[in-house]
Amino acid sequence: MNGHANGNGKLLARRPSAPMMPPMMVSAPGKVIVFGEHAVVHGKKAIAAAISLRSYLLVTFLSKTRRSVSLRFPDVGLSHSWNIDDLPWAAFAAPGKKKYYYDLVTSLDEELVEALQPHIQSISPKKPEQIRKIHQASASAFLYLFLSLGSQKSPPCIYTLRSTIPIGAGLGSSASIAVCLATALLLQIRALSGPHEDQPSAESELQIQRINHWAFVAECAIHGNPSGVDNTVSSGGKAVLFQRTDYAAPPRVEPLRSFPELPLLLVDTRQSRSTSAEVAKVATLKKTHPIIADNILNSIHDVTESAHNLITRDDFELNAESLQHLGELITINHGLLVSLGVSHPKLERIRALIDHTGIGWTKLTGAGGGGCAITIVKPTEDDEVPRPPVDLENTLIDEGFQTFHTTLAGDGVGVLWPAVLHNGLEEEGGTEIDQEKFLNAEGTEGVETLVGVSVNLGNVNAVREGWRFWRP
Ligand SMILES: Nc1ncnc2c1ncn2[C@@H]1O[C@H](COP(=O)(O)OP(=O)(O)O)[C@@H](O)[C@H]1O
Ligand SMILES: C[C@@](O)(CCOP(=O)(O)O)CC(=O)O
Repeated sequence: MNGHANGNGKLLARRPSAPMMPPMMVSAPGKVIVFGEHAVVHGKKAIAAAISLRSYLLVTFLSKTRRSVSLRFPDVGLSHSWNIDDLPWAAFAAPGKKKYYYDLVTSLDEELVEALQPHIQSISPKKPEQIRKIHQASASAFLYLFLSLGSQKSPPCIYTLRSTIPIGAGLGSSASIAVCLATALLLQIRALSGPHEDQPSAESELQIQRINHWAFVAECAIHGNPSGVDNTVSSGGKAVLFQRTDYAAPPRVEPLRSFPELPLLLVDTRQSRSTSAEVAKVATLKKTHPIIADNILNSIHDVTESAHNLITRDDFELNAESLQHLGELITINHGLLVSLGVSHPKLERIRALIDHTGIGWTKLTGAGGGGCAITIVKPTEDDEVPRPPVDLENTLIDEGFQTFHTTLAGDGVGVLWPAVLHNGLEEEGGTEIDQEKFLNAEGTEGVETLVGVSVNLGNVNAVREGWRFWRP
């Protein structure tokens, strides 16, 4: 019965409860290093750019009577709930500890990390150590932000995350989830304006900076000592030039808004590698052949500078000539990385297969020793979005590699609020993306089809109706 009796036995209508907020979705991209990996460790310049592989975070709101906050991260098999009232709010609100959304937090507070431990250590107790570590890293990033930005009155919610970015392949998967979490939590406390289409550039820039700062905090919870490049690219999109002359300090980062959006073939060797082992190889080479190693690192720096000079020229436009220039730099950069000893037979196999078809220019990206290769694909006359030949793709897959068709230098963080999309097949007014639909989308393609930020209109990609971005 919808009501309750008063003392006279008469039914009183139940006051309607406040309507629940509709679900919201945010999305942030992964990244690749286009030029300058390894050289950047030795104080040289590098360029990193966003890719169109992305993470998608759905926030669904629960009735206020449910005092829980939950993470559903099926990509890594994490599902965990906390009782909001059990979390260490007092520690995060203590004098000198309380942070506001506008505070510039640049590192984790060890006492607060400690206060979170009982709520982190209880996660996935029966899972193998390696998996538990992954779960705890993701959960730490979330809880640190949730307690820093929220309050005990934070609404009960479920945060469901799916990503199309391979994890641990040097493509910035952790930064993209950090950016999604920071954006969702900042939006929930109304600490961001927009995004909307006619938002002034400076205002958009400010929102991105705010997101980026908090995403860096979340990255610290996952990684300990991140460079800050991945979260900067993931929040702002496009590309950045970065340089670390003092390794103890964060790098100098310059946004490259004119970086062209290029079709990119990304091939994952599926060969695991250790960034620190590859970095150590270069350090050894520098000891044994100092002059030669320095010349190689300086040449990589020159490659990055050449790309930077080209892209930032007032009259820069993407045409056959400028693409050829960038492509040649990709080829040269790869050769220099081979000379440094950080390639791998699998990366060389991929490069040989792709070079043989002549479809574009290929280099390893990130630390090397495995991980991924990127190919800038040459446009063909009749095809505006070039695709590699089917034969090549089949060979790569048959040899155990994984291929991704992506775009370089696209948008950064995006918002879909309310989480309603027009997919062409649904009820009038669009489809509300609920948790069930999101969780049931099959594989990364299913996620892209259901909620992806872009749609393919014949030969060009366009932003799907509903998604909005801050574009400085
Ligand atoms: N799809 C995802 N779902 C949940 N957590 C994720 C996801 N992607 C990344 N992470 C978190 O980020 C960590 C991966 O970071 P890292 O090894 O640096 O890889 P990457 O180079 O891809 O950022 C994982 O251990 C996990 O905690
Ligand atoms: C090799 C290096 O230049 C890039 C490593 O990239 P990744 O770990 O593959 O994302 C190391 C670094 O910049 O810290």
